[in-house]
Amino acid sequence: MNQALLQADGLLIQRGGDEILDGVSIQINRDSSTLIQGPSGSGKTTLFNVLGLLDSPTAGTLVVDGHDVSESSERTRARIRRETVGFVFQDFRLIDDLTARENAAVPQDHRGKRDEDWLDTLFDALDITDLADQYPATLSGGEKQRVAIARALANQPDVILADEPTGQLDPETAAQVLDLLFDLRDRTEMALVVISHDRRLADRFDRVLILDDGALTEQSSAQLSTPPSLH
Ligand SMILES: Nc1ncnc2c1ncn2[C@@H]1O[C@H](COP(=O)(O)OP(=O)(O)OP(=O)(O)O)[C@@H](O)[C@H]1O
Repeated sequence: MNQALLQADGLLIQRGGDEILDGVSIQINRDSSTLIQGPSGSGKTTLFNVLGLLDSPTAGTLVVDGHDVSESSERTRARIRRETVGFVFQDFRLIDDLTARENAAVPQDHRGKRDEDWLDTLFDALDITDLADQYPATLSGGEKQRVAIARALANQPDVILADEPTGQLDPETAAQVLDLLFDLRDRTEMALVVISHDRRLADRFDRVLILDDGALTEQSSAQLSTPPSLH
């Protein structure tokens, strides 16, 4: 069985006359964990947006779960995105006037199907059951990110894409949030793709890819051993 969940080939992205991604190819398999690192401005968020079907490349192909979405309509892309991808952002992106529970349920509500049992399971796993009725303004950064992770997992996606998920958290809270992400990944067998320039995260992932100057390369195991662990 082909394990590839996301397969991108020759992604080219031009913005304002500049090539931001220059022929990037990447395969994300089921039940894998991938860290994408790179200097500021190297195109990490641009790649995140393309892999998450939030943006289209100028050229290149993207196959998601066997479907070539390169030429798909926005409507089709939105459906595949909703069914396949869960997003976690650095700035949480919770809706201020919804409670934690309502925020986490947003993807289910978009699909028209609430699964209260799964939400219970997620809130329990993320240890936020007691926060369910609170609004984002009353939550700490780590609590907000745990609610955002519940939201990302609400529709049981095949892949979680996280863009600097620990960027606004102190090191201890960042380590806890990472632990929770990996714990949930182990339970669900989803793929986990994290974009971060935090080198301390590197030793937790199956593989580390470096995006630099629009090109993606695999980091060698020798390089992997140098960054200090979060623990
Ligand atoms: N819509 C756009 N139009 C023109 N240039 C853009 C556009 N979007 C991004 N860029 C440029 O593309 C480059 C890559 O941006 P991107 O946000 O993907 O980098 P990044 O690696 O995520 O950076 P950081 O780590 O600082 O968040 C930057 O030079 C940015 O200014």
